[in-house]
Amino acid sequence: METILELRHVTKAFKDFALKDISFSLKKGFIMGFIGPNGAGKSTTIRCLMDLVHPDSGEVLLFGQKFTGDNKALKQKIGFVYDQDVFFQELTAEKNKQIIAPFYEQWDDTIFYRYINEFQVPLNKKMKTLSKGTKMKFALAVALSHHAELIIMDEPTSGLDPVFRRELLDVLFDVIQDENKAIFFSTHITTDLEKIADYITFLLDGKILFSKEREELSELFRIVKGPKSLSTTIKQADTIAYKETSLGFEAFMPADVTEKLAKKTAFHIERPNLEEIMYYLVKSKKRETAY
Ligand SMILES: Nc1ncnc2c1ncn2[C@@H]1O[C@H](COP(=O)(O)OP(=O)(O)OP(=O)(O)O)[C@@H](O)[C@H]1O
Repeated sequence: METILELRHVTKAFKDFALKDISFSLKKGFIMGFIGPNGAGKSTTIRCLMDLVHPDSGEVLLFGQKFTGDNKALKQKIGFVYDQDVFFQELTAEKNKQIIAPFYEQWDDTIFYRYINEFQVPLNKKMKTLSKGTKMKFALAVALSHHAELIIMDEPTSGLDPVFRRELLDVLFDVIQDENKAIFFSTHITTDLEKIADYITFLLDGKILFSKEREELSELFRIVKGPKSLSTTIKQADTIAYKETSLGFEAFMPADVTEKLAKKTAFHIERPNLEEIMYYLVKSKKRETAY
């Protein structure tokens, strides 16, 4: 399968923050979720992807091409949902659409109005009067209405109620049935990713800790629980994060280390979900370690 999006050793330094050696890629036909705590650098990475922020070094390739001075043709193929208001607030949603549509050679009104009806966006109202969630729905309808091959979204599900979030995931799932497309989006809602993401990329302090298949991730880590009497054994092992609770301890560990320990002692072992993986890696003393 063809690579549709790739970052190679991208760095970008601001006064108090830097993206450090960011490399990952996404192939056609797949959905990648981009996660990390507040301030990890997700929006900055997405801005590098869209040529809104220029990396200090490294390369961004979309559809195998680097950005040039004129990126119009490249951007035709991308449906982009921003994390902030980009529409004309004093104009109605319909008027906004009339202004945006001509920029896209493959704009498709039939698809647009289908999504607008499905998402129940009132087109006759001024943008500034729409709720945050409704604005997001409008932005999604726009991004999905010009036959984009790559959909890039910065926290598209923030501000959406759980019912619509689920509907959106269904829409994304339908979109990805076309194997020529790919979807990349950042989110804090890890359960959404557990439903639809093929790959998860995790950013912490401007560094990639992992970019892996979701299935593969569930094989990497374990949570080990036990009474205080067993804590010495665990502390001596290669834990990623460790905490004591009122009942005993909880340790977050590489799965292979856990397997060896379990042969000697009967610990309670669990597979962490994505939220737990994120929590323990952020809490870890080894925050720099990539997996
Ligand atoms: N233009 C800029 N100049 C200086 N610093 C910036 C600039 N843009 C972003 N930053 C800083 O980069 C850091 C990462 O911000 P970014 O918005 O990329 O994080 P994020 O992972 O998207 O966070 P969140 O989940 O809260 O949206 C922050 O500390 C932010 O203040």
